[in-house]
Amino acid sequence: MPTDPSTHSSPSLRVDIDQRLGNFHLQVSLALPGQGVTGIFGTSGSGKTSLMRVIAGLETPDRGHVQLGERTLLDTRQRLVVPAHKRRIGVVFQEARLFPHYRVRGNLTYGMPDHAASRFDEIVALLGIAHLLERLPGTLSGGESRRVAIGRALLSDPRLLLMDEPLTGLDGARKQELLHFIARLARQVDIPIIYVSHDPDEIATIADHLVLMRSGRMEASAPLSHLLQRFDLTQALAGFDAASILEGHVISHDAHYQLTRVALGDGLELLLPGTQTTLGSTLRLRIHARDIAIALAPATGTSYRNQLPAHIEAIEMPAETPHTVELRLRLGAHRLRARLTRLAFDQLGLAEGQRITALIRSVAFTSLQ
Ligand SMILES: Nc1ncnc2c1ncn2[C@@H]1O[C@H](COP(=O)(O)OP(=O)(O)OP(=O)(O)O)[C@@H](O)[C@H]1O
Repeated sequence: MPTDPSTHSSPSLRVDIDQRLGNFHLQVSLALPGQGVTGIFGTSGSGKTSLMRVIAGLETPDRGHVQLGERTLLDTRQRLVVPAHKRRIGVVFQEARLFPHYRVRGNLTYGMPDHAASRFDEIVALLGIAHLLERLPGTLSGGESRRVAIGRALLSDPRLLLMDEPLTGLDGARKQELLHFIARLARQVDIPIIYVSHDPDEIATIADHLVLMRSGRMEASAPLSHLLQRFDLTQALAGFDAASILEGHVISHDAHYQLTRVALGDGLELLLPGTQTTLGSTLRLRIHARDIAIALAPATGTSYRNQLPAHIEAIEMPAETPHTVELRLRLGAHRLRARLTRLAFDQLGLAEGQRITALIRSVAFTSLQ
């Protein structure tokens, strides 16, 4: 489970800025974790890129303060503006923006400080671009160019990596490959990543923490799994389709039935479609509210392979869908959303605080990482 920013030992990013861009007013105050991936999500025009540009130092706001760890990057009151190239922030935008006349090797080493040279081979291997080193950017595919751009950003020895829609324009398979790569990278390199996207699937796969932007303001900022449980954000996060994110450890694989068993902690276990994940590793799972059923007691003679003891933490009757009821269930340290018909809710006589059994079909889980 992602932790709160204030509990991190590594540096966190603090931003408090005010900027007018024509009729648009960007006014954001937030503190982000110093590790893992923070997703920035919001509709088109909500200010995601403008915020990235201020953090990167490509734009100076009318008023504000930006601090990365102990280092102040911007303080308009003190007239302090650290230029972009001195911020130690790696930037990967939609277009790879490689230097066309430098080979891949030259692009990677451009701006690389001497002390980062020892990481060259490691990062090239991590990105799988060793065979591309002598090629010119014009000969690379979109995915290859993007990997080189990520490599260049990493080799600049950044303290923070900003990625603004880095997968735009890539086809489905390449997109998935690079997305999983970035998720692994975040764990391996221990550099916080801020990842801008308007794609809920990308955010669900990669983000630990989520910042929700709306009309130039921050609407919410919290661990992704927490925000997805908030009934008041159902509309803003509609693209996530009332899903919950769970993380657990793989404890066994059943080769015969092709199923994987995952421990959630507190003695809770799940059975889901088989994955290739190594035993002991963390698996991130998504489950939709509509795929969870409720029983008053453990049920026999059903095809549900997952029956978990839970209690009802909160109940919401959405005005826009009067035939449904949304429940937030508590299972040990985890929370799950469940959606029932109003009829089933009334007939079972459900109430807040009630102990129930959550029934979840194994096939309903999606493994995200
Ligand atoms: N230099 C500028 N002058 C005037 N308006 C601007 C300027 N830069 C950005 N804007 C406006 O600010 C708003 C936010 O733009 P921004 O690019 O930050 O949004 P976004 O959330 O990244 O959108 P998208 O998802 O479409 O990329 C938009 O309405 C945009 O037109």
